[in-house]
Amino acid sequence: MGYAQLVIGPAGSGKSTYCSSLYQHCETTRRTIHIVNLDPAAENFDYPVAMDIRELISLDDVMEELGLGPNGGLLYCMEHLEENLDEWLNEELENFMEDDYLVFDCPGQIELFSHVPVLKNFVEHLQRKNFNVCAVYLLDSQFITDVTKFISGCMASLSAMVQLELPHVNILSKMDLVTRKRDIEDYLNPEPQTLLAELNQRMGPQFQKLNKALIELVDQYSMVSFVPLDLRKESSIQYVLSQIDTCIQFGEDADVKIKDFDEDEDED
Ligand SMILES: Nc1nc2c(ncn2[C@@H]2O[C@H](COP(=O)(O)OP(=O)(O)OP(=O)(O)O)[C@@H](O)[C@H]2O)c(=O)[nH]1
Ligand SMILES: [Mg+2]
Repeated sequence: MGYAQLVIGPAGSGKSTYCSSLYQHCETTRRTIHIVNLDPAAENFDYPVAMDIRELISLDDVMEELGLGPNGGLLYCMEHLEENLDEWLNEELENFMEDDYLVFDCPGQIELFSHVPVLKNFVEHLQRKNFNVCAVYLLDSQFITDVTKFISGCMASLSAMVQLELPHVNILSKMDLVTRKRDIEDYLNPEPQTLLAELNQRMGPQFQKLNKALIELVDQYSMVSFVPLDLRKESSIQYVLSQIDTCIQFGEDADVKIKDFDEDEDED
């Protein structure tokens, strides 16, 4: 059984930085993880790249040869990846051990997890290869300073959630930039009723029904829960990682072994 994080979220939300901090954290704690670059447009990396989509296809070539712009070019690259799952991905995965832990640094184009089935098929492929996969959705804390932005962030995350059908951890990134912690705390674990009241206050009276439906939706999908991430603090990275590990049942086998051992001892 392998383990995988699919790191997704809007452009610039901090995915690659998160991957590199996670890598450093795991080095310090003597844990092995492998970071995979799935962004054909990425150029510089702060982490050792264990596997790289750019070895399969280059965005520059695609844009030049097919006359596509950067976003169309990216979608083309990802569709090319989809077509080469059996060949390229299988071959690359052979470089890893059965219980390795992979972290996929994805591109930020929101189309990838709302419009096209590329990532869904990618995930299903990993699952067929016996990987436990978790979606890690990063949202920039700078963008949820009021209730309307918060709801729109939730909707984007929700669209990824229903598309990918994976265990899902929402992360509020760049907490070091938050100067007024109280503004954010209101949104880490907010009361649906409080959100609704705020939303009604912000929007005209004709939206009250819609607001109610939106908040109910967000509440029913248990979306209203974000884990704050402050990359300056090892404890914060550790906490986020432990939440994700729980989702993909990483380390549970080890726990079971310890338990079995204890029980044996009791019997003796
Ligand atoms: N202060 C601060 N800046 C951050 C943090 N994480 C990322 N950034 C900055 O935000 C910008 C975008 O970060 P990236 O990690 O490249 O974001 P990304 O989600 O990988 O972006 P794309 O791959 O283009 O979608 C960079 O300038 C980072 O230095 C953080 O935790 N704190
Ligand atoms: Mg990136």
